[in-house]
Amino acid sequence: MQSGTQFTQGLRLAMDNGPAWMVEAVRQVRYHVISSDHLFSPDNSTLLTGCPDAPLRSGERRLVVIDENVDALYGAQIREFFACHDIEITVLPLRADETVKQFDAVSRVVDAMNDFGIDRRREPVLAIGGGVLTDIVGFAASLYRRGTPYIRIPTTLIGLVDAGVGVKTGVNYETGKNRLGTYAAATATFLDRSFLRSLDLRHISNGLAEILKMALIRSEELFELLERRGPAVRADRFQGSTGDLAQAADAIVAESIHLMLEELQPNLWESALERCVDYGHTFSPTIEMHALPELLHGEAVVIDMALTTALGTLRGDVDQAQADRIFSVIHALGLPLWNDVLDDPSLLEAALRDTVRHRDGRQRLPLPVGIGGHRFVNDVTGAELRAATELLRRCARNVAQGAPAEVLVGA
Ligand SMILES: NC(=O)c1ccc[n+]([C@@H]2O[C@H](COP(=O)([O-])OP(=O)(O)OC[C@H]3O[C@@H](n4cnc5c(N)ncnc54)[C@H](O)[C@@H]3O)[C@@H](O)[C@H]2O)c1
Ligand SMILES: O=C(CO)[C@@H](O)[C@H](O)[C@H](O)[C@H](O)COP(=O)(O)O
Ligand SMILES: [Zn+2]
Repeated sequence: MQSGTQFTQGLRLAMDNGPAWMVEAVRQVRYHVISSDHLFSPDNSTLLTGCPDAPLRSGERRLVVIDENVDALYGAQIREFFACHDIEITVLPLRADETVKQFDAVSRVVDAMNDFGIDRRREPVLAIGGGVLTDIVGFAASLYRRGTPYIRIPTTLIGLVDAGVGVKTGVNYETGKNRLGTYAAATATFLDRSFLRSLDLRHISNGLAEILKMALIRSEELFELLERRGPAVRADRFQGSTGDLAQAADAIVAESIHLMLEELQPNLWESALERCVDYGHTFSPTIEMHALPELLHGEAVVIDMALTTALGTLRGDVDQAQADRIFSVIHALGLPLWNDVLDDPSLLEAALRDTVRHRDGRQRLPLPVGIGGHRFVNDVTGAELRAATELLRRCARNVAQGAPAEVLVGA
């Protein structure tokens, strides 16, 4: 036999220089995303029986980690719900905003799991809050005993349409956005839009940014729906106050989640790094962390999308009328087109370098093609970024003055 030659007998490899084995396995994963409004009404049984993989029976107990602001608003109702169903809960209220999305917060959840003496399989931790809270709890649960089940109940729009439906967990580390994290599916996510009634409009817009992301890269229909009904649905906080608003809110949320899950399911562990759902997330991680706490996550994402729309326009992939529509929808949804961090071209170039490290040596930059399409490029230069920034600067100024963006390339 030649040196290094191998043959397999199941696990065992026969090598000329000693025994060796190769292990190969595929991990099956299944999780549920279930909508039900007013989850904590005493007569709503969705949390108890709605998920076949996570039944909750009277006499059982649960650890509940809840965003402290959500606790202040809904804690009494939540405690009453569990008491009414004879479920004993231990509650950890946690401050959860981007500035404290750090490993310390994960430690606090781990401490609570340990003190609770959580059962490895049968006592999923309940995470109730926005994307920050669910990312922290998901991370802690994925670490404890190398994986303890958890359930998400998102209370923000970003949580409902994005952070609550994928498998990524994580916290920021130093200047790195979500630099520490794991892939860990929650057994179930329960979507209750009624939580959005207490969310301020800035955070509704913040969630609309991620919905707009899905529209720009995947669906012209969703974009048109946002264009026609987005501002009214935003003002109504997705509460469906009239039949028409309810229909629009239902369609926007359901379509956005559906498109997201269509993208995630075949590539759940991100073995392929060309991900169109990374649109808006090339420059934004650096922009968001640099501007922290000035910009919310979705605001940083939308500035990235505005910049890359300008880039797409310069490349001829997005025509000027399409760019005009995109910029005016961003504005109409209460989102920014510009932030002064863009004044520093070296920041964008640093962001691109970091993205290249994150995407295994290539830019793999999703760029819009028209409205609803995309392609990946690897050849964006610093000069091109500067030209796109100048184009965006002019358009953003026009839009801020109430005028059309007037995306005149070469003007
Ligand atoms: N895991 C993922 O796939 C994924 C996807 C998208 C975003 N994210 C992460 O999500 C985070 C952003 O999430 P977010 O926008 O939900 O922010 P957030 O969790 O900070 O919540 C926003 C604010 O709203 C408050 N709040 C929450 N629910 C409320 C309610 N119903 N009424 C009133 N106030 C309420 C919170 O206390 C907080 O102050 C970012 O860190 C981002 O990285 C993760
Ligand atoms: O922001 C997030 C996840 O934090 C999502 O909106 C988004 O779809 C993607 O997961 C992002 O592209 C982020 O990916 P990554 O930089 O955390 O690897
Ligand atoms: Zn995002």
